[in-house]
Amino acid sequence: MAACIPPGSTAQVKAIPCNIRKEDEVKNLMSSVVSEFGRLDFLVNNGGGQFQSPVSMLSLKGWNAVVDTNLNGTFLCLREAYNAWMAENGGAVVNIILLISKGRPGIAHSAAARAGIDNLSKSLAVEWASNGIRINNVAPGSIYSVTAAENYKDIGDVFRHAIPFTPAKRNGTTEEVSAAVTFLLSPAAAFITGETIKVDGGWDLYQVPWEIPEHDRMPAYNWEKIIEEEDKPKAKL
Ligand SMILES: CCC/C=C/C(=O)SCCNC(=O)CCNC(=O)[C@H](O)C(C)(C)COP(=O)([O-])OP(=O)([O-])OC[C@H]1O[C@@H](n2cnc3c(N)ncnc32)[C@H](O)[C@@H]1OP(=O)([O-])[O-]
Ligand SMILES: NC(=O)C1=CN([C@@H]2O[C@H](COP(=O)(O)OP(=O)(O)OC[C@H]3O[C@@H](n4cnc5c(N)ncnc54)[C@H](OP(=O)(O)O)[C@@H]3O)[C@@H](O)[C@H]2O)C=CC1
Repeated sequence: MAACIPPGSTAQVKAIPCNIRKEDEVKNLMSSVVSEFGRLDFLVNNGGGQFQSPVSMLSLKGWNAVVDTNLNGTFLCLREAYNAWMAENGGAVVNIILLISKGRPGIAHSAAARAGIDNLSKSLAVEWASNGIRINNVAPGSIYSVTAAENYKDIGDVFRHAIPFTPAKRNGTTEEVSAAVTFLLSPAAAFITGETIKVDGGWDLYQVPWEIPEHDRMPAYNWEKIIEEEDKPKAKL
């Protein structure tokens, strides 16, 4: 990032290691920003992720790891940014979530955690309005990056797989997500709070990429058949 700063700019980049699952590290991150830079105007909760697994195969430990990272980590960052600076001085927050309007079979743990963030944002948009804090979400579709692809390399090319489900017929770019984040943080979004912007090339309006095997396990409601079954003589011991 430092290499992207144009010559002559006063912008600075400083990396402070922080595991957002660890309360003391999150407290340290927010207080260090305020002591180092004198303010904390914006928070982008971008850290997160998941592994693919059907729910039936998920261990509690795996479920907890994903909920802890995505939902609890976001909660800790929000609360500590509020306590360290934003309660007194206001600010703008963007949480990165997932497309969740149709559920997310295959990554249901992460979708449940992100739905929690979506709802948390709505609560805080009201709870923290009088502190001058706006809070919104960005829900990316399939966005290719080398680091994201690295996480999924063992299960095939999920980013190529997503293209037929995306009306734009391509993956999004990280810059296209950043553009939405920057807009929401900027004064141009001064009257927007508690909202989610999808950056998905139309994916959410289209199909769910989950194949349902042919089956006859959901028969139609049939009252007569139920009565017939109930009228049959019951076995006697
Ligand atoms: C179309 C594309 C859409 C893309 C969307 C994106 O988000 S792109 C973003 C791309 N970037 C990312 O998605 C970031 C990915 N990574 C992460 O964010 C974290 O690694 C994590 C939150 C998934 C897990 O947190 P952690 O690593 O600290 O976890 P831990 O070490 O504490 O393990 C706890 C338990 O979790 C389980 N388990 C863990 N991994 C797997 C697995 N691969 N497989 C199966 N299971 C797995 C396992 O049960 C394990 O217990 P065990 O069996 O070891 O006793
Ligand atoms: N790419 C996509 O298609 C989509 C991405 N998203 C979401 O966008 C966000 C960015 O993902 P993306 O850039 O694509 O993928 P990356 O895997 O490159 O980024 C994930 C980031 O989360 C950080 N992270 C994970 N766990 C923690 C933790 N406990 N504490 C601090 N940081 C953590 C990682 O840090 P480190 O590198 O140090 O491990 C990494 O920088 C994620 O929340 C992701 O789920 C949502 C929908 C689609």
